[in-house]
Amino acid sequence: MAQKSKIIYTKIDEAPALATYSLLPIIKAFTKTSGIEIETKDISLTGRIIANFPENLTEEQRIPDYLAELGALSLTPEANIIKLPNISASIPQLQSAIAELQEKGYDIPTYPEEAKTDEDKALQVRFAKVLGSAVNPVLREGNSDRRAAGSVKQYAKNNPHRMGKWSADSKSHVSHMTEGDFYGSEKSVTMPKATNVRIEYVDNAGNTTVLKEKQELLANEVIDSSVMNVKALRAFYAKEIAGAKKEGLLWSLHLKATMMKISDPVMFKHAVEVFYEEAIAKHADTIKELGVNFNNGLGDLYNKIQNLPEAKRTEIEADIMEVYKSRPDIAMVDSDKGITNLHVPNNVIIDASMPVVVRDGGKMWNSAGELQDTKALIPDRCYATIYQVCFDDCRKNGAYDVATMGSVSNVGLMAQKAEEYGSHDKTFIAQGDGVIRVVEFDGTIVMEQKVEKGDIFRMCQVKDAPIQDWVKLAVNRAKATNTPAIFWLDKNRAHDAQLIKKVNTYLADYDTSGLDIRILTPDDAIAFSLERIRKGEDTISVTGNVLRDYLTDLFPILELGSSSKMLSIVPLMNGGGLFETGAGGSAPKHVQQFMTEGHLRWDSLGEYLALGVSLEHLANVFNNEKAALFAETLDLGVSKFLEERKSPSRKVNELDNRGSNFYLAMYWAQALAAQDKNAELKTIFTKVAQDMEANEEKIVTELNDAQGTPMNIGGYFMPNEELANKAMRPSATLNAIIDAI
Ligand SMILES: NC(=O)C1=CN([C@@H]2O[C@H](COP(=O)(O)OP(=O)(O)OC[C@H]3O[C@@H](n4cnc5c(N)ncnc54)[C@H](OP(=O)(O)O)[C@@H]3O)[C@@H](O)[C@H]2O)C=CC1
Ligand SMILES: O=C(O)CCC(=O)C(=O)O
Ligand SMILES: [Mg+2]
Repeated sequence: MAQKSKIIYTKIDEAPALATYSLLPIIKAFTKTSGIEIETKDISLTGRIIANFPENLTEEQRIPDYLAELGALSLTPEANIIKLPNISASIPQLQSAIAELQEKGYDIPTYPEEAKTDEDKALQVRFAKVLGSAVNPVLREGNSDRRAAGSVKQYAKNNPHRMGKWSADSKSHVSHMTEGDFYGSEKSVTMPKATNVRIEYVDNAGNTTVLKEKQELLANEVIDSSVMNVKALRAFYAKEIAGAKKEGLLWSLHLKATMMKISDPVMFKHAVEVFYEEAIAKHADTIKELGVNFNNGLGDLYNKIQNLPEAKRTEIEADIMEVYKSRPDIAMVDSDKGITNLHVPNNVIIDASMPVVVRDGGKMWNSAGELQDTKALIPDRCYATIYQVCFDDCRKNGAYDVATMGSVSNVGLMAQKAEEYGSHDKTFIAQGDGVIRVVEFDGTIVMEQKVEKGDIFRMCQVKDAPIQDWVKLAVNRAKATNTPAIFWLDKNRAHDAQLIKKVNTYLADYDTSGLDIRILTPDDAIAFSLERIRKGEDTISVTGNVLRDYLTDLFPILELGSSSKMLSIVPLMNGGGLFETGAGGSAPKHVQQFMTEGHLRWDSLGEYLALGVSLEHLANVFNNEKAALFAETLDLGVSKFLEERKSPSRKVNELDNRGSNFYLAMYWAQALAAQDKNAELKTIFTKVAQDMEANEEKIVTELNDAQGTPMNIGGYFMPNEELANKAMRPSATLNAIIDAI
């Protein structure tokens, strides 16, 4: 029974981890009054690294494999997990985290970039478990329901965030390949019965190498394979570099190297190699000797030349700078520091980067620190074109009006590592020319793809039960909201053609009379949704896993200013609940600001909302009245928080995350004090509310006075608990009230 009133709150990284030091003590203090236990599980990047190397560590240093534990929990009806965003680490981030742990006395081996020995290979396999998006696919044992809560949408309408102007003659556009990409090569089949397959490479002489020995497949599972031809990819990059130069546009590249941890770093590498071709060719021998890996971006070259004799290093640096003269302007991540789009693969991540281009009037930052029209490269055609439709709409009709625009929510096919986001262990770089094929255990060839050396092959899967659950969720959302639900599926794409058949079959199981449910191509679906948005009308997007990710940043960033304010629910297929806090990430820029000037602009609204639905879930599933009361009063607290505009400011010495959390606590306490359903809670929280009200000014002063100076929290990836607690709980007055509950 104890298990049933437990909520797991994940310990993660960067800005949300900092915010947790301030918010979690409040949540724990409030809920403990009703026997709801909040337990923390460390699934941060460092926590996961540590969990994978127990034999190297002392008893005190060890951390259990909480991710595996939570993965198992998510398969049970008792699961109630609040999941904050975590780092999906690129190799440079993994290396930095390891270095920090080593400095702190953790005997974690260094990541072997090149696997020269069997030992290196084994280490790479162990690190692969923490690389890239290693958390989300494990916990997401359900499909995704992301939307803006009514009160949050209304708040955004009443307090519109800044939107850049779109000019009718903006030259910004999206560029994609026209052949040789995943889209063009995709093949897809639905397996009639359970079986298992292997993936093998056959060279032109007929020699076979097994790439993956065994992949179990369930009956009715959809599998597909596709190839990115790297010759065509490089030709595309070269053409678009010339095109951007000619048109005076900022060249930018938008990939998802974090989540798509095998394929996209390779696509990133080719971009770096083509963009900096002359400098790289000139120093090819040195680059080889140093073992530079452009999968990690141009930054890897900068890192590895640090130990060269100064003359050589400056020569290489000068040759890189020389490249810019013949190149178009390149989008910058930090123009002051000279960090470009191509420095590291985890800075520009398509889901969050493209919406910001739309929000900023079709522009990105150039090296002079100014906004400039951009040529946005999204090589593969599967999802690139929707952004072009959006650009065209803005060019024609101007920027969206936050005060009046409708909303696009999402029902996403995500469960059980659906589609591309589960393809990492089935993605391979072709070792030569030939074919890569998927072969059944009895030798039947299921699919075959022609490859050239270096091409990226990938196989994806989506199981039937998640598809059925996804269709059900779409129908339920359409019914609950009486809003059109659009399946974004392209009958000309092999995979989507299989899904369309299934969607039509499963839709027939429901009474959909009176509902507007359609299947449209992604381009038509976005055009339809944007037209409605401009009329203030809402639409449900029902999409696969990648579009789930892209659209749940795109629309919230346009509608609410940030996807962190989304309600992000994962109804787990076995009955539990996974409650994600917003749809955004861990905001590394916020940590930089906190470290330099002691102001944390992270908005914890996503956490408040996730806690609300988590409590509601606890209440509904286990008939827990106190949890229901907490959910109800938290909702009132959040509404007041929004009305009173207590979100964090972006500027130092104004209310930041800590002050916002205080106000949320006060409004929540007031709502608990005002209710009459539970006398005991009324008494407890009347006092809390009174103490907070009486000390409001003092608390806010104590919190704001803590700002304005650099912060030392003893680490980036693994802050020192004591220092971080002190930094995030600087009001002795507030702490005394919370700790006394
Ligand atoms: N669910 C998950 O676990 C996810 C994890 N990630 C991970 O997060 C990291 C960063 O990813 P990135 O693509 O930069 O996206 P982020 O969402 O972290 O950041 C983009 C920008 O969004 C704004 N933002 C995000 N969250 C908040 C918030 N709570 N309050 C206020 N503003 C917010 C910030 O804008 P501004 O700077 O203008 O204030 C921020 O710089 C990566 O390591 C990525 O792998 C990414 C997505 C989801
Ligand atoms: O897991 C990741 O790397 C990112 C996930 C993400 O962006 C999302 O779910 O919106
Ligand atoms: Mg995302």
